[in-house]
Amino acid sequence: MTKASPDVISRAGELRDIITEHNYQYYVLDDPRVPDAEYDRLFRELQDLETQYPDIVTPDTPTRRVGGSVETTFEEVVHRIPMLSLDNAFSDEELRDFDRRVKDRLKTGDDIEYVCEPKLDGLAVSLHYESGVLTRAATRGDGYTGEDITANIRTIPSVPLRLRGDKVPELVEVRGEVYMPREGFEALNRRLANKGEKTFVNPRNAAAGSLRQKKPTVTARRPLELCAYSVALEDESLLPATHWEGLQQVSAWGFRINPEMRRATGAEDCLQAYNELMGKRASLPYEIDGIVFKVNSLALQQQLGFVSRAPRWAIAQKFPAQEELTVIEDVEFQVGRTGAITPVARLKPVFVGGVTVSNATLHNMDEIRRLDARIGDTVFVRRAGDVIPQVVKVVAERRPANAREVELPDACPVCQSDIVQIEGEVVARCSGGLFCPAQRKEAIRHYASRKALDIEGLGDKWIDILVDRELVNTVADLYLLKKADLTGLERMGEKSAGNLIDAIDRSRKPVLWKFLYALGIREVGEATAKGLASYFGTLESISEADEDALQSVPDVGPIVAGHIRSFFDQTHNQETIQALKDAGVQWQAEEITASQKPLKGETWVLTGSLSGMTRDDAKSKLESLGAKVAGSVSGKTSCVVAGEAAGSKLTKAENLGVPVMDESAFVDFLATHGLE
Ligand SMILES: NC(=O)c1ccc[n+]([C@@H]2O[C@H](COP(=O)([O-])OP(=O)(O)OC[C@H]3O[C@@H](n4cnc5c(N)ncnc54)[C@H](O)[C@@H]3O)[C@@H](O)[C@H]2O)c1
Ligand SMILES: [Zn+2]
Repeated sequence: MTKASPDVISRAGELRDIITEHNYQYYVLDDPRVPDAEYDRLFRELQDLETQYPDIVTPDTPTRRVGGSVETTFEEVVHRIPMLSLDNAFSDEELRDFDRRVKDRLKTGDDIEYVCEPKLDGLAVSLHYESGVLTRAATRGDGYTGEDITANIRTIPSVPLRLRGDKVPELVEVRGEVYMPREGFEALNRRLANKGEKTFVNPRNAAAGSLRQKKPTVTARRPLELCAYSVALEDESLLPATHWEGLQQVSAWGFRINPEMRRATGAEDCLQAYNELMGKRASLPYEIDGIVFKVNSLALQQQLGFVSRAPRWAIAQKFPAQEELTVIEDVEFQVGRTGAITPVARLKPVFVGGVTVSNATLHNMDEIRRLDARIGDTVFVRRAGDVIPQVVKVVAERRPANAREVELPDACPVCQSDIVQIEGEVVARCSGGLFCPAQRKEAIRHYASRKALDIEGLGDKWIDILVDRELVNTVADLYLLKKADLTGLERMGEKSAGNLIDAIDRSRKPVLWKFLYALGIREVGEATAKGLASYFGTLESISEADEDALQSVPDVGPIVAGHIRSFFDQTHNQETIQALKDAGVQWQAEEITASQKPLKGETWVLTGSLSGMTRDDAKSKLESLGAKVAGSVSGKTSCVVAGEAAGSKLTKAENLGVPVMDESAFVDFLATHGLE
């Protein structure tokens, strides 16, 4: 046996200290300082040293103990049968080695039957039933002594408080994993983040933190579930012959068992089960970090026995880690199609969740402050399933002296317009909505939409083609398109090109509110646009109004006023509006100022169908003249416009002596007010 050098002895001592500290952070505080993958590497390094130099093993080495410990918050519970950990295999070869060791020990050449179970990423609990009634629940703790968490366990709906069936043995112990499904975990973290509280790094820590609460009422509000994975009976003669049958028994008593469990014979079959489960990993509603293989025969399990930390009859083969450590090398800002500015961390490339990751979203500035993430920081990156990679935690102890704070830039990285963050809003935005290339397609789509300028035929497909070919950069360019520009594009025929040009042409004379709405100013919907148009009368006065003046309009509060102001403050947006004017776009209510509204104070009613315009058109024209448009006729009605097939409203108007206009009279009336 080679003797350990002083270097080896000191490295082993250092590893023991580091691992012991990580155990404390992880098991007691539920707040790990390093991702599992890093922990596993340290653990493996120590294990390898101890295998190579058995004389350096100390009685308290963490490789020979179950990691957890017991907190004074809870009563202690001594486990009748120790709750051990599991050995790990990190490769196919290590799994084959395990299978070989099992066969050697059992002195058999026959293939062994295993039960393959997903390794749910939560925490182990032991549940005791006396005469079928749940009497005590405990955590694993250090494997020999756990914590009494009975009150908390009772709040989990999938834990049976009473076992089903009438032939339940007197004393039953069921073990299983308490875990938090993905969806519940994400919702919990969103809730905590909204309150500015610390979030959980992953579902495992969320489950552990939720279960080990002083107040069961807190646990009750956390979305926890239990899956059972083993059973022990005081009277062992009542046990079935195999672990698999034990699971069926547990299921019959009313426990949830994992539907992905299956049996496999021999190492190669196990490896196939590993690959199959791996393929399903991302689509499962909960997280698993590997697969557990257990010798199925309980007699063989007994023969194999235990070592200090884990049974010899089981092993966990790990899946690729979903969390790793890396460094934020820089933070850049991206502009979304609605102008939202998203900070993105440029990372030192790291292999995580099965791929190399070099970018991770930081969502927004609030999130950066909540994480206290700086450029140069070492961080946990998490990539679970198909979800985009995220920075979930900063390792504060590893912050270098020259770490830099992240600052929101003043100007949009794409179009240089001002970036604004309205007070009370989380998201910062580029204010060059009409101009910004990042927002181009969205701006055109909105402008042409049915409720805005209603340009028939200008759908997403066309917008993509026109923008990608740089035929249209801003909405103003639409009006410069010629039929010849379009024919020949993507099988566009003469006729449809002509139709599109005509539709664009027809949109040249919108009413003011529709035009205002079409500009796509944030939070300015139809109703707000109508309110602004009728209050101010002209686009000039709206674009010049200060935030106070804007807030005189019903439904316009400080946030909306802020968005309107920052929109019109952008020269780029003003230039685009000017370009629209130059291209011949004329918004109709421009000449009608508030004092000139001829129908102010009047209530009109529309009935029957008009042949030359839609009901909505007629309504907005009347509104632009100051009238209110009502749905029913009364003595106070000023005038009824009766189209084809007008019914009871017309009769009622006639009975009440309310003035009535037919369509042609109405069209003439509008024309006298400059409305076509
Ligand atoms: N990041 C850190 O600082 C840190 C610290 C300590 C431990 N850890 C992580 O914990 C692991 C070691 O932890 P461990 O000893 O708690 O256990 P383990 O996770 O390696 O394996 C044992 C546990 O697996 C769970 N399990 C899930 N499904 C199971 C099934 N079907 N059958 C049996 N058990 C099942 C049980 O909770 C059981 O206690 C390390 O690999 C590491 O990844 C991380
Ligand atoms: Zn921009």
